[in-house]
Parts: sequence; C-alpha cells; structure tokens
Amino acid sequence: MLLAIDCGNTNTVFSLWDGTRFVATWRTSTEWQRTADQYYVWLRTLMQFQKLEVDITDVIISSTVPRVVFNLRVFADRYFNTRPLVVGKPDCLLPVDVRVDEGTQVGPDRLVNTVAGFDLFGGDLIMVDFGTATTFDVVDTDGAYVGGVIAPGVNLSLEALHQAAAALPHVDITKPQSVVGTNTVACMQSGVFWGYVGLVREICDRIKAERAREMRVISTGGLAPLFQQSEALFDAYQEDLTMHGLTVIYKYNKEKE
Ligand SMILES: Nc1ncnc2c1ncn2[C@@H]1O[C@H](COP(=O)(O)OP(=O)(O)O)[C@@H](O)[C@H]1O
Ligand SMILES: CC(C)(COP(=O)(O)O)[C@@H](O)C(=O)NCCC(=O)O
Ligand SMILES: [K+]
Repeated sequence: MLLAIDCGNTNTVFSLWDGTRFVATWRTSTEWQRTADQYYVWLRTLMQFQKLEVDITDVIISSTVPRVVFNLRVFADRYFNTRPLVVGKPDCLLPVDVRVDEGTQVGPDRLVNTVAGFDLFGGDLIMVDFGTATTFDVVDTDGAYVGGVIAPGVNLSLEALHQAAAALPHVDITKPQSVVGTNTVACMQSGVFWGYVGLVREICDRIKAERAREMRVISTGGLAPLFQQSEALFDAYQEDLTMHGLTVIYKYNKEKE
C-alpha cells in the first residue's frame, strides 16, 4: 500500500492508495517541529479508529515546506522501512518536462499538479490551486510545466487585512450578497471575493492571450468551489488533484526501476 503525503504551507494531507483507489485520507496542520514518532502515533491512531489493517510498503512526499521533509523521511524509514520518493529531488523522476529559468526551484506541488492535470485532461492547461498561496501552473501541449503565476492566497489576503489594520476583524471568506458592503465584514469579504474573481479571470485571459491558444482552466483546493459556483471561471474542478498526481509519479518511478 502506498502512503502519499502532500505537505502544503498550511495543511499536510496523508492518503492511502491501494493501487486503484484511495482507501483513506487524513489532514493535519503543517508543523516542521513534528517528529517521526509523532506522525506515527497520529497515523496509527487514525488507522486503528477506521479498523484499517494495511501494510504500508511505499511512501511518496510532496512538500512546499523543505524543513518537514527530514522528519517525514525518518518516519518512512523507521516505521515502514522504506526510502520515500520526494518530488523535486533528483532521484524522483517526473513524466513531464520542466521548462523554467535555470536554478529555479519550482514548488513540488506545482509539478505534481502539472502531472495530474496532464494525466487527466491532456495538454494546454492552466491549473489553479487555492492553497496558502494561489498558484497558476501552465501546462504545455506536451505536458511540460512552463511556468505560471503566484498570488497571495484567499485567506492570506483576509488575514493580512486583519493583521495590518487595527479596526479590521478576522473574517472568513464567503460569497457576498452584493458588491457594496454595508458593514465592515461585508466590505472585506467583497474586496477579497470580487477582487479574486477579477484576479483569476484576468490572469487566465492574459495567459491565453500570451500563448495565443485556447487553454482549459482546472481548479483545485478547498476554496475553488466557492468561486466556481457563481462565476464559471473554470472548465473543471478536481478535488484530489495533488493526490492523484502523486500516484501517477509513483507509478512512473516504479516502472522505471
Ligand atoms: N474546504 C475549505 N473551506 C474553507 N477553507 C478552506 C477549505 N480547505 C482549505 N481551506 C483554507 O484554505 C487555506 C489553504 O488551505 P490548503 O489548501 O490546505 O493550503 P496548503 O496546501 O497551502 O497547505 C487555509 O487557510 C485553509 O484553512
Ligand atoms: C507557491 C507556493 C508557496 C504554494 O504553496 P502552497 O500554497 O501549496 O503551500 C509553493 O509552490 C512554493 O513554495 N513554490 C516555490 C516557488 C515556485 O514555485 O516557483
Ligand atoms: K497545495
């Protein structure tokens, strides 16, 4: 059984994959101080709770936080006696090219999203991932990652307003009833929600114009449905995109062994 770990700047997702489907998925906050033993106790408890008696033989990791990788490697080695595949490291092969400026360390999550997108939808894609940051990954006709865009995340934008302005409260994002807010919370939600709708539309239009071709826009991440519902910004929404990409990369490396 494969354990796939997707570590973002806010949350880390663990999924068990039996070769055809995900049998379980758990989420924890990302903390680089967490030790291998802590991961194991946490995972073991959840597996017992779901009465999952499975043998984990392989581990693959994608992490946008370099510091957590050390403890996750120890975790894989100590408890599952396996050397994990770590996306972005030279010994983890990718089924697609990466065409960016020399020396650029592309976020592994963006590489994984590219692989997943190409596998599910083919080439000429814009993958939009609503994480801590909102990333746009441009997938070429042949599946290559050719760059993209990084924007502040939805919650990060709201949090920045709260942090920087004494009179602005902590606010959760929802779709506002109208553009003109008649209270502070509504004003903040409007700024971020409609600002984001504009941001996504403008960036996608400009990418398509710059590349002079039609491209499909695929969204992922917890907040993607909020924008999809009203504004039809995306051609498709794919919930477990990053996890899917991890399984594709795992299979590719197994075949190459
Ligand atoms: N389903 C959801 N509804 C609302 N907020 C969400 C949902 N999923 C994630 N978030 C929020 O979106 C932000 C990014 O989360 P996540 O996608 O896990 O980021 P990352 O991959 O960077 O760790 C966080 O602030 C998180 O609390
Ligand atoms: C842009 C990101 C912070 C997004 O991370 P996330 O929101 O998923 O935690 C991450 O992909 C990253 O650190 N990238 C490195 C720079 C680059 O991709 O060019
Ligand atoms: K992510």
